[in-house]
Amino acid sequence: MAVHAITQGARQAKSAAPAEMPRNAGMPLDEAWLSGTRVNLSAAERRVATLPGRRSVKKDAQAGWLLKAVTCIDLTTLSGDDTEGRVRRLCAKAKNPIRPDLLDAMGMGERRITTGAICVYHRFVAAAVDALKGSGIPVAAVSTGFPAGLVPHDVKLREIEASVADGAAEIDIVITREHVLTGNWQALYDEMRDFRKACGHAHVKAILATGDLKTLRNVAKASLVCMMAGADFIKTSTGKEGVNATPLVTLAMLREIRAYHDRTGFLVGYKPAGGISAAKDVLTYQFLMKEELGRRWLEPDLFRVGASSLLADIERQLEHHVTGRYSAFNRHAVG
Ligand SMILES: O=C[C@H](O)COP(=O)(O)O
Repeated sequence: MAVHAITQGARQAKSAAPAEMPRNAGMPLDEAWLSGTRVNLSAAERRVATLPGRRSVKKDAQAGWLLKAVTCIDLTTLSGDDTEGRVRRLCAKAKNPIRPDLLDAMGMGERRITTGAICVYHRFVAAAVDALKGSGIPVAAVSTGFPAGLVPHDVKLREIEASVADGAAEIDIVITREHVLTGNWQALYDEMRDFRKACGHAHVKAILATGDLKTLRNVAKASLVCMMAGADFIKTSTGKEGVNATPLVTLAMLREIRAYHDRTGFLVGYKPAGGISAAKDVLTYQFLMKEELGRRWLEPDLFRVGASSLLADIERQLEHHVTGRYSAFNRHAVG
């Protein structure tokens, strides 16, 4: 097995990554920029439709991309029946996401591969922080009345503060969809500004719930407003909308990240989430990141995938790569 290709794949963007990246400081709401924001739907659809035919990676290179993807997963559990025990098991998986024998066979046994983060409700933040002590894996908390975001504004701010106090290093907020649907960009900007301030040193991911926003133009504008208000990441979905992450919505959001970077110099991260459970799907998102934004955006500080079951399929694909056989999903249940 060409270990070199795998390690190269897994590290591919590392060399380009600067040691320290300034956080997006935001900027005043720019209404003129917003009103000029458009999405050419048919061009976007064509661009996304041609991707699978044009882009594919095989064998060692694919294994490298998939290992890289593992380091970008926000390993998530967001169910009403979550328990501390389930969260602790998930944390154990985050620390050792791929079976050691598979990593050894790929020449990656010496590398410390972990997921990008764990993502849980506030109630489990303290337990997750405790379970991940010493691992360097951050805990992300969904917040602000996730998933609908319809609790009072001051309650949202208190929720953020409580999760940060419990040790969350990342906060995934949900925006008020009504602000987008009524074109009240000032209200969206103000709420996002408050969220960012309440997060303090914790990084904030703005969940747009794109499946609720009706048009790609709304998605593009909401992306821009959240970045202007200081979002560190923009994220597609809670996983609870009828339609969650898609390549089309991704393209619209990545184009706004690019425009924002061109104009301000700030690098904002991207997190597709919801319904991403197949290894081939995460490759599509990685290809889009690389083609639209460049290799720097393949690193976990700028790319995360919110997923509760993706890891199981990646581990299965890697097992097939190593052994030539597929195992049953129930052998990878936690992922
Ligand atoms: O933010 C992450 C999502 O809630 C995960 O969604 P999923 O369970 O469909 O993978």
